[in-house]
Amino acid sequence: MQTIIALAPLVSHRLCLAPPPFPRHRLLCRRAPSIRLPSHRSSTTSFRLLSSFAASRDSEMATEDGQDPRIPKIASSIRVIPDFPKPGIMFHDITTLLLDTEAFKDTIDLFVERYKGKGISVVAGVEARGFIFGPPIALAIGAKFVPMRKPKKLPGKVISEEYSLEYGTDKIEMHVGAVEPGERAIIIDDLIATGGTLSAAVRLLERVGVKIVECACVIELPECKGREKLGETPLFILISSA
Ligand SMILES: O=P(O)(O)OC[C@H]1O[C@H](OP(=O)(O)OP(=O)(O)O)[C@H](O)[C@@H]1O
Ligand SMILES: Nc1ncnc2[nH]cnc12
Repeated sequence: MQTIIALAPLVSHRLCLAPPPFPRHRLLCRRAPSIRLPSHRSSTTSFRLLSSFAASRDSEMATEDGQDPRIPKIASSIRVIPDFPKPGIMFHDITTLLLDTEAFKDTIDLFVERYKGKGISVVAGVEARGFIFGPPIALAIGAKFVPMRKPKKLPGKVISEEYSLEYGTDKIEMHVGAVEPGERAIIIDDLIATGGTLSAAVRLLERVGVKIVECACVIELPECKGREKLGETPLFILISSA
């Protein structure tokens, strides 16, 4: 069961978005996230963010009250930009987290603490933002990093997996031989929305006999119901943005 711990909102107002005036090519979750942004980071408005730790199915908590003190700081370092890349989309921008050395380190540490010593030999990162969080986690837990790329980027022989977008399809690819059957993997990305990307990554690795221990993201947009698309594969997130 997912555990969500609401932080005291700094502001109460929420944005209500009108339905999109045009079809979307890519389902980016349209919602009113709520995080109050430090004024130097926000060009627009205030939001509220719900934070949770260990929102995986086993609801493991970092501290007795379930709230790791690092989480609120990480949450407040993430910027939410309305209407990017299209009107109505609340874009969760992790580049501001990367500028905050403490928040970035804490983010990596939280994942490392969870996965170190768990017999994981593969950290698979999904292009592009999984390439930011995956490698430092892989190095710290002594696993290899396997990039899961957008089509036609990898030079060697690839195995690919297609996934549906609201309109059309997309694909991710991995080099043949990057992993061996029987290896244990985690899959890292910055954010899960509809779950299309992560579920394709799961299928790709499972096709070559890899055991997916868990998918891990910094942010979940629960209203997009990506968790449902992952089925039985566990999902661990640091922040649930609602
Ligand atoms: O759960 P989903 O609905 O599949 O959405 C989540 C994916 O969307 C974003 O990447 P995007 O596809 O925008 O690519 P980018 O990181 O290359 O910009 C994000 O980094 C995830 O990979
Ligand atoms: N709202 C969002 N913000 C950032 N990345 C996304 N990927 C899908 N939806 C997203």
